[in-house]
Amino acid sequence: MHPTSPTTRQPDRNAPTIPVVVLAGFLGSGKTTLLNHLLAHRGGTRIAVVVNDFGAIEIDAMAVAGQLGDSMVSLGGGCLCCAVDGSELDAYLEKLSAPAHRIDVIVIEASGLAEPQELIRMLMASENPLIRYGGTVEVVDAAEFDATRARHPETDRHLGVADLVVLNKTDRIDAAERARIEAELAALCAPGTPVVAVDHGRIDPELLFDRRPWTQPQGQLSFEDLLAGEAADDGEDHAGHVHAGYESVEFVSEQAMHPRRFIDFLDRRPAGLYRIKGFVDFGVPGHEERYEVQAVGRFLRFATAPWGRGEARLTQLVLIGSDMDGAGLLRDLEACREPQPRQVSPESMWGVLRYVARPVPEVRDEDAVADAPFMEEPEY
Ligand SMILES: Nc1nc2c(ncn2[C@@H]2O[C@H](COP(=O)(O)OP(=O)(O)OP(=O)(O)O)[C@@H](O)[C@H]2O)c(=O)[nH]1
Repeated sequence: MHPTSPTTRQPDRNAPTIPVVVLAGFLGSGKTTLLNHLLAHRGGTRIAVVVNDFGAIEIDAMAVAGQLGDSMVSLGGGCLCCAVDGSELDAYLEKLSAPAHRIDVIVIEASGLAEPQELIRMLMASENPLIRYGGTVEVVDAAEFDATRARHPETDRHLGVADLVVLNKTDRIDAAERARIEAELAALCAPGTPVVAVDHGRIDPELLFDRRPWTQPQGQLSFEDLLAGEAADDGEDHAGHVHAGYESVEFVSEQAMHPRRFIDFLDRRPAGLYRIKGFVDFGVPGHEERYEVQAVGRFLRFATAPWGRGEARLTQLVLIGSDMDGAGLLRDLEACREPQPRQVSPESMWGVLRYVARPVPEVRDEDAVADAPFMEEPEY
């Protein structure tokens, strides 16, 4: 099972793919609350949501219903990962990813009882060329942390596959308890997994996807537009808690980046660096394309595309995090620059190609690429 077997997919290499983010977490941890927060602060981003209702209770569906218009697909009648097989999920994703919907990101809220690994496998096995797996976010109830782990030991395994952990309900614990839980999470999660502590799911949407600016729609406003407008007017987008505590730095270089040094930089990125996005120019013979980089927590993915006509071949990155040494990160990135990329051996690209979402025709040994893992440890 591999998502990018060269024989099964020949997507349009210029078409952007839609990231599919898995939102996991135990029952009542705050997934729906976080989802509603994302929807209310999405700016002009078009989010599709697959809500995975458990049992007969349509609480999640009702909680988000009005905000999604007809782009919501509610998978009633059971656990997504257990009761819905891969082909059924694919059918939903195909519907949501149809270009006519102009969806920017798809979020799947996994049932609190679901195994996120199963869902991740399904997404990575999907042959839909319009989507790509965009990482897994695990929501943790800070107040119920010990009790949940005691009753449901599988929680530890879920933490192990998360790319980003949201420690929610921090309003219900004190600072000492928070420090203790953060230390335990550091031991349970894969090394380098960022933990974002919040209450009521108020994370910065930019941690999960690129937010489009809100633009005034033409003509009659839909219910969805009105809600988005209200969210934009409430001031939270620009001040207050949404961005509080986060900082971002930008890196621009006219010089190409050395692939090995750049991958070393990414491998060593600190846990406080939650999100990296942008374009990279390696300029290595056979690999002159534009490499889009997306990192959400420890999830990392590159996608290649030709440079636009007249587009400057620059490396442009935005790094978002908290408690990070922005100046130090910029210095480290500067050290990745390579003045003579034409002299760099194409083999230096292997570390990058491990994370390329689509087959790269220039690579001679395609099998080696197809067998390479597309996520950092652990593999699924
Ligand atoms: N005090 C407090 N309550 C919260 C917070 N986040 C969510 N809640 C409440 O916790 C309850 C559960 O939140 P949900 O968002 O429905 O949780 P969920 O993970 O979607 O739950 P399931 O769908 O059952 O898996 C709701 O009553 C929320 O209002 C928080 O940060 N602090």
